[in-house]
Amino acid sequence: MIHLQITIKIETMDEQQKSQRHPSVERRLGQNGIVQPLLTDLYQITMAYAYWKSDKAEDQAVFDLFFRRNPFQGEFTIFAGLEECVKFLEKFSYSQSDIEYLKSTLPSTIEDEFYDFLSTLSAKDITLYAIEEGSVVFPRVPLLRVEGPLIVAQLLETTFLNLVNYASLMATNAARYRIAAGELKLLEFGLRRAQGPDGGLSASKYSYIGGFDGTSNVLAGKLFNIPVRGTHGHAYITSFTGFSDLHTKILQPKNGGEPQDLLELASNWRNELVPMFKVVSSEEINNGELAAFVSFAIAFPDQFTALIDTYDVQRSGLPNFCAVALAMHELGYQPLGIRIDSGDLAYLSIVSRDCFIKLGNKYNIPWFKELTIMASNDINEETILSLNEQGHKIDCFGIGTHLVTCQKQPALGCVYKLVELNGQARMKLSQEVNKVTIPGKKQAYRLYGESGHALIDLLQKSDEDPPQTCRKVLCRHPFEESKRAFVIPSKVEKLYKAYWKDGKICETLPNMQEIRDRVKASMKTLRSDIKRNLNPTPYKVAVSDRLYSFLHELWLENAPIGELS
Ligand SMILES: Nc1ncnc2c1ncn2[C@@H]1O[C@H](COP(=O)(O)OP(=O)(O)OP(=O)(O)O)[C@@H](O)[C@H]1O
Ligand SMILES: O=P(O)(O)OC[C@H]1O[C@H](OP(=O)(O)OP(=O)(O)O)[C@H](O)[C@@H]1O
Ligand SMILES: O=C(O)c1cccnc1
Ligand SMILES: [Mg+2]
Repeated sequence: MIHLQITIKIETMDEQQKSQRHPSVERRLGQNGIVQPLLTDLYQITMAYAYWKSDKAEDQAVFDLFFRRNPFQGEFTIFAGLEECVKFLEKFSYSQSDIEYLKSTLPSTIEDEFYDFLSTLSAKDITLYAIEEGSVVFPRVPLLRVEGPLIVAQLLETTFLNLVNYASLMATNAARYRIAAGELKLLEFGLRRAQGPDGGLSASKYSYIGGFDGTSNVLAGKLFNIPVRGTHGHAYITSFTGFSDLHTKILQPKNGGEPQDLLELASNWRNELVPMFKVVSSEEINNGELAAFVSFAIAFPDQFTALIDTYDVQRSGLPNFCAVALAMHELGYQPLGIRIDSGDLAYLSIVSRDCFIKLGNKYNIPWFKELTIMASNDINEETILSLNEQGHKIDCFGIGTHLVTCQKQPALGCVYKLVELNGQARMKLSQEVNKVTIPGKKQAYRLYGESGHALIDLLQKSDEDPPQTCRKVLCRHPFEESKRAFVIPSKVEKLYKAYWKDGKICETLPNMQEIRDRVKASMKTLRSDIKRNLNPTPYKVAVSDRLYSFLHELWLENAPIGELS
């Protein structure tokens, strides 16, 4: 049922994308159809009623959306999902059928006037401040600050958290794989293992933002304009058992001329190559696999990539691929490379590269030496780091399960807390110091050092003067009195911009490519010890002296004094 709904909504969205008439077409690109006001927890709506009943409809609230700990035992996070939050505000309203559903579901004691109130509700009185999407962010610094009527701001909580948590987790995961892989190509292959259809689409979108180069997910390619890439599966290879399964063997040379029997050419090459491989005779090599390669090469003469691990990489896949690749070369074509999906990926990539170099030299075919070697098979961040340590010749990783399910940490813990109501700061206390919220409306600044690296994020009360370049600023740990430092910033970046105000988007929303570039640029501002995989250095987040005093005074005011007896 849900799947059907998603399909219909996405198609509707696609029609909007194509339309040239609507001025907001560009902004709507990629809008997820299931994001709507009822995509929330019931308690938001019951709270809304209770707020309304107790005359709090006009109260002015400030909520902060933030997380307390970086994911994946890391010390950084990439903020993503903002565009979806802004688009959600743009279309926030309860439809007649939403209201009817709520009437049939909520207790019958709820007054009808509340439903009238809900049906007129919109986000026009909300102001949304946010850090730029794609920025590197840190614990306790709010990613979003939501200001406006308490009821509406409250009703946004679950949806905003849903939109930010997975998007940011996924983008962060992808950025970590990017660090591990350096300049090598990264393809996302996770749709089959993703958390349902919407999880799959989000995974493709945010892994691209985080630094992947492409996806196998065709719908994501269409909706988000992500490059789609792919090879073939083992089923294609095993669907051929021998030469007799091959009905088309003929391929016309690239530059014209008589069509040639590709199977015959490849078989001749295979006979010639046998002494170079770990095989006794060409009879030992799998003929079904050769037939499959020949047929795939005929189907895609300019994009031929072969999956070579179905039977045995060294005794079958590699010799068969080289035979077809050399036959293709004879006809003027240039295959792309191979994919290895099992076994020791470091070793097999080295064996394959050695073989390509040998053949490239022997037959004087320079591109042969640079054929792409793609590796897949349950790869995660640690596998890549380990492969790097061992040495390998892989050019491209195809990564599915571990990437899209964020197996190392399946959720980011963003929370949404009320920090001010009607101009008065609010504070949620906790036994755990780490969970105490920093009260009041705040501004956030990033202070940079001379080298261009980010030094510290500083939270201030919103009415404080901003820190200035080349002026000493006292930065305090929010909870540990003795931890303080003077910082003389070379550059000060104000982190919040207003994205939504007076019922309108008031900041140009960057496209996916721009967000992706932002991730890259933002990651560059982080010192490498903060980004390393093992025991990274924590990045500092501080409060101003005034905010420190304010926070601790309010804490003392609110914390009950216990009595020992
Ligand atoms: N050189 C390597 N260093 C570290 N990890 C590796 C290396 N080569 C492969 N791996 C990883 O080791 C795991 C091997 O998986 P597994 O034990 O299922 O073997 P397999 O090669 O898939 O076997 P099968 O042929 O039965 O499919 C994969 O997660 C893969 O990414
Ligand atoms: O391993 P992942 O990181 O999830 O990457 C994608 C995997 O999906 C495909 O095969 P699938 O796992 O469906 O079958 P196989 O392992 O039996 O080939 C592909 O061959 C990869 O192995
Ligand atoms: O194109 C591929 O090689 C691919 C796509 C999805 C999953 N595994 C592999
Ligand atoms: Mg697999």
